[in-house]
This record gives sequence, C-alpha cells and structure tokens, in this order.
Amino acid sequence: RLRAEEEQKKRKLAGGVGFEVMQQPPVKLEPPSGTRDFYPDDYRLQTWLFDKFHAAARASGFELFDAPVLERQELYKRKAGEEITSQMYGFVDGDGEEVTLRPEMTPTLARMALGRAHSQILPLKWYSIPQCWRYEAIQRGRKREHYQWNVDIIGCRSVSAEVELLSTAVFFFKSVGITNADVKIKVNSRKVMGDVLAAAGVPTESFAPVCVILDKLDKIGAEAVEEQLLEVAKLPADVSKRVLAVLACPNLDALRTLAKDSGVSDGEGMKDLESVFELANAYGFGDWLKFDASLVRGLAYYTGVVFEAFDVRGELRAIMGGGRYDRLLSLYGAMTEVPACGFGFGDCVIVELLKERGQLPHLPRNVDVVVAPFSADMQGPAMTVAAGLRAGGARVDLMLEAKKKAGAAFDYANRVGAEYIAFVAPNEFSQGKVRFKDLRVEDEDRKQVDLNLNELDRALDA
Ligand SMILES: Nc1ccc(Br)nc1
Repeated sequence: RLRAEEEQKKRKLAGGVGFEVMQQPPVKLEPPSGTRDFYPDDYRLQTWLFDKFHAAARASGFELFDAPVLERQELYKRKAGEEITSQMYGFVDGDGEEVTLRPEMTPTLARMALGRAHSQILPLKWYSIPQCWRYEAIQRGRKREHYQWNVDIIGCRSVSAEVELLSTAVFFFKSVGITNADVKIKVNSRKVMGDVLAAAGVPTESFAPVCVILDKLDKIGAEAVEEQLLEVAKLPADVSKRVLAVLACPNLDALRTLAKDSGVSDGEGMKDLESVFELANAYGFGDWLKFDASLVRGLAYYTGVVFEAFDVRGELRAIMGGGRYDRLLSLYGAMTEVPACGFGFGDCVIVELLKERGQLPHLPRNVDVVVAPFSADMQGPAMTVAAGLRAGGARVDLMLEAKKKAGAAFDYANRVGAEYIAFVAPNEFSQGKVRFKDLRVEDEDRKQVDLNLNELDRALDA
C-alpha cells in the first residue's frame, strides 16, 4: 500500500495522474514473445529512422510501395535449406489457404511486378519498409519481427543497378552520421563463385544450398561448415576443402588467379565485379567497398553481385545485405529472365550501432503551443484559439481540463515540451485577446504578448 501511495505521489508530482494496475491482471500486458511495442518515446526514434530511409530512397528516385503482411506460403517454398523459409510464421486460414506473415519482401515485390507486368515501364525502382516475421523456438529468445527497409531495381541488367543501390545505402549512412570508418560494405559475385565452385566440383544444382551453408561461416566456423558441406550438400571431402579455399582468397587478384588455374576464363562475372568498384569510385563511395571472397549471403535466389554492410569493429551482425536475383521473376511466371537486384536493411542493428557510437538523436516530446483554458467555462474559447493557431500550421496541445493553478498548466506545458503557452482567460478573451508566453526562456526573461484573436493563424510567425 505504501509503495502504491509513493508511486501515486510521484505520478501526481509529474502531473500525470496514472492509475493502479492489478498485481495479476486478467490479460498479459507485454506483447507476444519476440515482438516489440513502440511507445511514443520509442516511436519518435523509429520515425526518425524511417524518415532517413524515406529521404535516402527519395533522393535516388525510388517509389514507395506496400503490400499485405500476409502472403501465401507458396511464395517462399524454396528447397535450399534457408533459415528464412524454415522459420515461416505460417498457418492455414479459414479458407484452408496456407498463408504466412511475410518473412521477407522481395518475393512480394516480384509478385507485384508480375501482377502488373503489362503496364510497368522498366526499370522499376521501388522501396518499402515492411515489418517482416519469423517463428523461432522461444528458447532462442530472438526477435520474431523487424522492420526491413527494402530497396530494389527491376529491369536493369547492368551492374550500374547494384551501384545505385549501394549509393542509396551510403547516402543513408552519411545522413545519420555514419562514415566508412564505422561501416564498410563487402562485395562479391555469386556468378564468379559459381564458375569457380563448379570447376572445384560443386554440381550446379548444389550451388544455392552450398551458398546457404557457406553463409554460416562467420557464425559456426569452418569446421562446422565443412561438416555441413559433407553431410547436407553431400560434397566429397576434397571438393569441400577446395570450396573453403576459394572463400579464403584474400583479394580479387587471388580469386582471378585461382579462377584461371581452375580453367575458368575471365567471364562476365569478373568484369561485373570490377565494374562495381570502378563505378563506385565514380560515384564517390569506392572507399566504402571491400571485396570479400567469403561473402555469399544466405538467400538462395541471388545470382550475381552480392553485398553486405558491416560494422568495422566487427561487434554486430550484418547491417544491410543484398544482391542480384535475375531468376526470381521467371521462377514466379515471367516468360523471360527479368534482371533484378535489391537490398534489405533491418531497423535493429543500425540502432545498436548508432547507440554504441553515441550518435542516436535526442528526440524529446514537443509541440509548439499549449493552449490552457483559465476555467471550465473557457474550454470553448480555448478550442477557438487552438483552431486558429492550428490554421496557421502550429502544433497545438489543447488542455482538455482547466487547471485551478497556472503552475499546473506550466507543468503540463513542460511535460509535453511546449515552446509557448497561450492562456485563455475571460477578461482578455472578452477584449478579443489571448495571453501568449514564450517558455523557451527563463521566467524572468519571458515575453508576454497579448495576441488578437484574428491574428492567431500568424501567431508563431510573429
Ligand atoms: N526474415 C526475418 C524475419 C524477422 C526477423 Br526478426 N528476422 C529475419
């Protein structure tokens, strides 16, 4: 009881008179396992982040699209042993339809591009910030949802598309104060890897599942990867060793030499890979890129250049990842191969990175004006004042109950982060005036202006 009274007193002091909750409420108050609530304080940061995503995509001419979080499971039925398809948050709905909360956005994008194929003029430059889902055994304790900024270009065969994607990602990083001292982007090519691994003895049909296994290298180490290459991908021991040797190539020259020694001529894949670095230099962000022969990414459908942004200190999981997926649209029904590439950029690791760097923005709650009715019968006039100020573009928090003491109105204004407070009192109002105080300065310096009612829509300018 004493604790409850103490809490109540604290709340009263803060001006926010809350309410008591039962020790054992009849409903759980936390969100489902692995999911997040975004209270207003949290959502101001999420909005800040999404605004940066929107700004970077808009700066490069990408168009925003969206789609239902619910998709048919058939969109993700790939047999390459990917985690993303084995952890679908799926169910059978009332119509007997096998559906799922989408685990990723690219298949939806492909479905939508095909759905309007006859009317789309290529290239499509589309982006979205979908919430994506996975269902994991609770003991892993990992999150089951995240928001993932997706940026994609459909219809461009040239690696200039990959470079445009990388440019958009770098634009975002710079917009949040991240430099290439904090983050770099690994680049590789599945086309080159495919040629070299085929020469090393990896059957074409095993290439995608082998990439899914190789993608685990950083997480489970070479021994465990080699074991999976033997047990899961059924590769002979000598081939598995050759595969790992390819990934150990320290640079592009070493990979080129290894390719040549394996009888793989310098094909389109290597030329594309080199073009990525050349064009990135032309774009001014070549110093953000780093060739990495061990980069394969974990999605089966990548077919060409792949890339992944990582924190240079190596303390965090991948920040962003993407690549070319030229065969996905024909897999879903396009009569010809439709070139495509894109990336996914999660909302969590980037926030961890900014937090660690002390670069999260300070985003206090704020409004322009609190309008405070002097008494209950001034509530109507206070609404008139609020409407006038809003007509001029002001963000107005109208107090919905008059406070007996002016101090309580000032406390409320401070709590909501108001820059000004407008008192609506009977005497001034009867003379067509409102008492306006500037809260941004200390009490003694506070200007007090009596505003005419018919000037309210220009009040803030004044
Ligand atoms: N695909 C996926 C979905 C949700 C989360 Br959290 N991570 C990955």
